Amino acid sequence: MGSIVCDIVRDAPDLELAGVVGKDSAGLLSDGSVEADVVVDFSHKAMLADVEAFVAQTRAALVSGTTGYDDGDMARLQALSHKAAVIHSANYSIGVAALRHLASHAARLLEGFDIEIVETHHNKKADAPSGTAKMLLAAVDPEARADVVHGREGMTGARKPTEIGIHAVRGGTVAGTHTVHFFGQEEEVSLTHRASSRRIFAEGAVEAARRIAGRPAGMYTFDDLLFADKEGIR
Ligand SMILES: NC(=O)C1=CN([C@@H]2O[C@H](COP(=O)(O)OP(=O)(O)OC[C@H]3O[C@@H](n4cnc5c(N)ncnc54)[C@H](OP(=O)(O)O)[C@@H]3O)[C@@H](O)[C@H]2O)C=CC1
Ligand SMILES: O=C(O)C1=N[C@H](C(=O)O)C[C@H](O)C1
Repeated sequence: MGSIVCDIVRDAPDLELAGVVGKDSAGLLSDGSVEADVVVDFSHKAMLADVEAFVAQTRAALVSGTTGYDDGDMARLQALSHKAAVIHSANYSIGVAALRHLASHAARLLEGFDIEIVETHHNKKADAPSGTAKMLLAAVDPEARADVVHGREGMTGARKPTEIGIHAVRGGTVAGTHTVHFFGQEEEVSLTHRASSRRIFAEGAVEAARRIAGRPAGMYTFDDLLFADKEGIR
């Protein structure tokens, strides 16, 4: 993802690539050799401390796309947002931004339907389930009432109506497919987003960088930046 973001920034006349940091060059973040208005982070939770320190020190805005964060990591981003403008989204495609709203709406309309979320990704993906699957879970179960089930090995007895299943499939070069199934009595509604390339995520993150640059400290959402002109969405 980092390389694709760099390619997009290099080709954009309105943007300048201030520096590139990987696992072996994280020190660049603390030695003052990078000056930036915005940091775009697609890395690993192991990099969070370095990113956090850089943003806290420089007050650069942060566009974070890294997944696999736990509640403690998210709380650290929240705290960081008191010092700088921060956005974290598990998915920077406009299609998934829309899917989140559609799934939330469907869950409210299809009360009593069994919900299962299936995500499919390439064989190099390091975390499971995907951050997007977790985001879709929050959209269909905002009060976190469901019993979340990851796979059903060893299960005895029928599926409980209170369950939501989340299933991760890995293979090949799949850029990212997410389906939210709603199963009713003799009918099914399923909502699918299929990414044909990873570039869509990078394009979305760069657009988020453009829109968050120069904003006051605070926690922003992709909806805030993307759908600000769409009434009733946020
Ligand atoms: N929000 C979104 O829209 C999207 C989010 N993602 C998320 O972005 C993150 C990166 O994905 P992707 O680019 O495919 O991953 P890669 O494995 O290709 O790249 C990971 C990057 O993180 C760096 N890194 C730093 N510390 C570690 C560590 N301890 N272990 C592994 N890597 C480390 C690597 O550095 P080095 O180069 O030095 O090895 C590398 O630059 C993932 O969390 C993924 O889920 C992915 C796509 C879209
Ligand atoms: O690792 C990936 O590739 C992706 N990760 C994100 C996630 O975990 O949801 C977004 C996208 O699906 C691609």
